[in-house]
Amino acid sequence: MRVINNHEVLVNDGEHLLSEASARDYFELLKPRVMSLVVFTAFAGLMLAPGHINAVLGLISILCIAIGAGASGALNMWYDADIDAIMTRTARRPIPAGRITPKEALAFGLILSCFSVVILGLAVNWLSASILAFTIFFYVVVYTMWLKRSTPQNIVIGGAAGAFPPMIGWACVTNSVTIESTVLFLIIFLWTPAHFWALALFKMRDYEAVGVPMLPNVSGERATKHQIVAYAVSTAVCGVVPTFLGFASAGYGLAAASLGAVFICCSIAVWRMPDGDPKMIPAKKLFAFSIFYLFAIFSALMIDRLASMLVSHAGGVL
Ligand code: HEM
Ligand SMILES: CC(C)=CCC/C(C)=C/CC/C(C)=C/COP(=O)(O)OP(=O)(O)O
Repeated sequence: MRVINNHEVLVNDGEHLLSEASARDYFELLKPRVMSLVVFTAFAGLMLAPGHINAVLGLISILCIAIGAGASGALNMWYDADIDAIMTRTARRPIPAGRITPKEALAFGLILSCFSVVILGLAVNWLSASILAFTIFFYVVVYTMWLKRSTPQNIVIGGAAGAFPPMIGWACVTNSVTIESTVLFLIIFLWTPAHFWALALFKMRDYEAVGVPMLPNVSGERATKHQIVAYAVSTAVCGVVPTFLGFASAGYGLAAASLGAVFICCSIAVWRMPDGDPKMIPAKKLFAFSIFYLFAIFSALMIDRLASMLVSHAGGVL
């Protein structure tokens, strides 16, 4: 037996490695920080859906979506282990750092994927389970294994994977896909390019090193900045649509318009940033604000729904 990297033990035949990864290492495979906001949007979809879901089933729904999201993250890290080892931002992840073997990550991701889809289907409904399965497939196969390494529009198309969670949450309650849950999908779908391309601008050297065709690397900073502004404007417009469709109040519309205005201002600051700027502060600010924006929009939708329920309840009592 040999111990290498203080984590892996070569069994006597030397054929395969048994890593001694910790629970924390496996938890890190699930991309918990990213997926926390993903799951939050799924929770919002579940809360905003008309109708009622048993609290226990609601909890099971969110747990299954969280497990499915984490599983997709583990499978993404399994496939991207080669480029993650080279990019400074990802080199310390469990697989490139040698704490978990690729095979273990693959098995972990597949088992959790199957578990989350089957339990959601048995406990809640097969429509939401099917959308969950499709989302995992879309992120892992369509985005990670195909688009990410082949086209600068990778994250625009791949962004659909990140936009499905609120639609899954909505389907858990209503067993349907509606115009309203599609609007929630569209808000995230349109939001993704500004969110990621802000990061891609200041991580260009990383993506250059691994040959991943992100838009800044393929079409340059100026073209990317144009598209960031365009998608930020689209997101801001889409953010107020719930008010016009009648499933959010004018108060929400005002909040969404204000958030959208800041989002657009942040994107214009990136557009005004000189190409080749060494620090790229506006891009880092846009990336950070993009996360706050999405959290704030879905929080405002839930607060608005709660307020309208309280008002109608109070009206009923008086
Ligand atoms: C294809 C779509 C997306 C791409 C390409 C993308 C890309 C990224 C990347 C590269 C990071 C940095 C992660 C790290 O360094 O570990 C990141 C961070 C983050 N993303 Fe996205 N993202 C996408 C969609 C989403 C979605 C849909 C959400 C939530 C609904 C989201 C929420 C976050 C959050 C919260 C962080 C910060 C994580 C941290 O602080 O470490 N992303 N994103
Ligand atoms: C329910 C369910 C399955 C949800 C999935 C939601 C989803 C697809 C979120 C996208 C998360 C993300 C950071 C993508 C970037 O991958 P990347 O490979 O470009 O990022 P990396 O370089 O940091 O690994």
